[in-house]
Amino acid sequence: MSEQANPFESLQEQIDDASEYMSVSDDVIERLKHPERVLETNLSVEMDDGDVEVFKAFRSEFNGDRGPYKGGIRYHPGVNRDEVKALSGWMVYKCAVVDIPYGGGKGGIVIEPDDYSEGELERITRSFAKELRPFIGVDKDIPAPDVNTGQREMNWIKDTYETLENTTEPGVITGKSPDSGGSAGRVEATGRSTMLTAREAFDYLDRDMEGASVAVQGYGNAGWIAAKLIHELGANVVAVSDSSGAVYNEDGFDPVDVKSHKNETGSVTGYHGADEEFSNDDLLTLDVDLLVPAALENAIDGDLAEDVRADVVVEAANGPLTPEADDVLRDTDTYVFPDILANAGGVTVSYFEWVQNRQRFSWTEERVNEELERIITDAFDNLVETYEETGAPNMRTAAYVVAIQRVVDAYDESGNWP
Ligand SMILES: NC(=O)C1=CN([C@@H]2O[C@H](COP(=O)(O)OP(=O)(O)OC[C@H]3O[C@@H](n4cnc5c(N)ncnc54)[C@H](OP(=O)(O)O)[C@@H]3O)[C@@H](O)[C@H]2O)C=CC1
Ligand SMILES: O=C(O)CCC(=O)C(=O)O
Repeated sequence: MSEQANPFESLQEQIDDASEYMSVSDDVIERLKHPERVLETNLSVEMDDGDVEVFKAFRSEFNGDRGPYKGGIRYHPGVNRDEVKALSGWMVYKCAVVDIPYGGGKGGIVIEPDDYSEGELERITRSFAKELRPFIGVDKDIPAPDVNTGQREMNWIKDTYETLENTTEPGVITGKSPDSGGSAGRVEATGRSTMLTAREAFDYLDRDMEGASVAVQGYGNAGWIAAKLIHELGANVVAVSDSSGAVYNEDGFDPVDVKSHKNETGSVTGYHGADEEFSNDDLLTLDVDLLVPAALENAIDGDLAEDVRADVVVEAANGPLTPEADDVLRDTDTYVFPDILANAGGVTVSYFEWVQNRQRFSWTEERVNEELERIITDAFDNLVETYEETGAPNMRTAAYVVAIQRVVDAYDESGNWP
């Protein structure tokens, strides 16, 4: 196993790769490779037993040329400064590739949330919201869910912000529950754009989705919904996994039934419909038509990529492939459809939520899904056109060419260059 890639260096390499297919000067590219600012804070929070525990937390605001900083908040023991910087940078280029009026941000707390009670998590979240208050705002920086956070945490942050500011401003955060101003379709949105990207990719490559074999790594918000919606297209979801391991059935699973099992037991392992159980690395190297990594960064490095046998990879997670893995897969003719398009449904429906909050008017789920489909399919068409016109080596580089150009144009038009 090679040393873990640093996700921030991966982001910078992805930007450099794209710059070779653009006429943008080196100093401009350099500016686009670094966050504008990073908040690092220590949260001192009283635990249920009366002791005080200290948690490190971050918020990176990477680039605001196209609009307010936007991006999720992650709770995970692996959160660190460089990871948050990378995730915030990926948000900039994601929002640009789907052409929604945001920059990029990301935050996180270094914590294993399973080790804490709901009351402790609420106090930790509200403490983070207090630290974030001077930075966030409906036109400044708008957080959202990411790994191990969801509607509950977003509702707490909204409430803390509104209390401190003595206002009602639900658009300060997205991914809330519907009763707190959340949008229909936000919970499903990341999995939905993953499905739409897979559908368009199969169409572009002249492959049949009906009966295609699919493996999905990670069975949280992004992974399980992607599995469900891809199954609804007629594909065969033969393997799924979570942090406990992977389950496999050659004839395919009903993703909803696997989810019920996970809700009951905490894991996909032990599922009654599985023929075999194996490791996550075994899942990632299955001979399938479509592989959907939907867990964390660096799932496939250069070494593991040598064993990947999927024909098409659609990234629901952020940064699941290292740049070395990209190089290997390009040489083996595996098509990789990148995170900054495939998982952009989450932030796109967050944008719809923010628009609805500002209008004080709710859209139907049907309208949300129609608008999302239009944005993702337009972005997909634009991506493959750029891939073909520029001769970029893969879809990721083509996506960065589209996105970087949009950020550069916004900055140029604001008259900021000397
Ligand atoms: N939520 C959103 O709206 C968006 C999420 N994303 C990205 O999608 C990815 C997943 O996020 P999300 O679904 O929200 O997070 P969740 O917390 O809902 O789910 C994460 C899933 O990944 C699994 N997992 C964690 N570590 C591993 C591992 N080493 N091997 C296999 N599975 C693992 C978890 O397992 P277990 O269940 O056992 O804990 C869980 O099933 C992240 O990269 C995130 O940044 C991107 C865009 C938007
Ligand atoms: O919904 C959002 O604003 C951001 C979601 C997110 O964190 C991501 O796309 O990685």
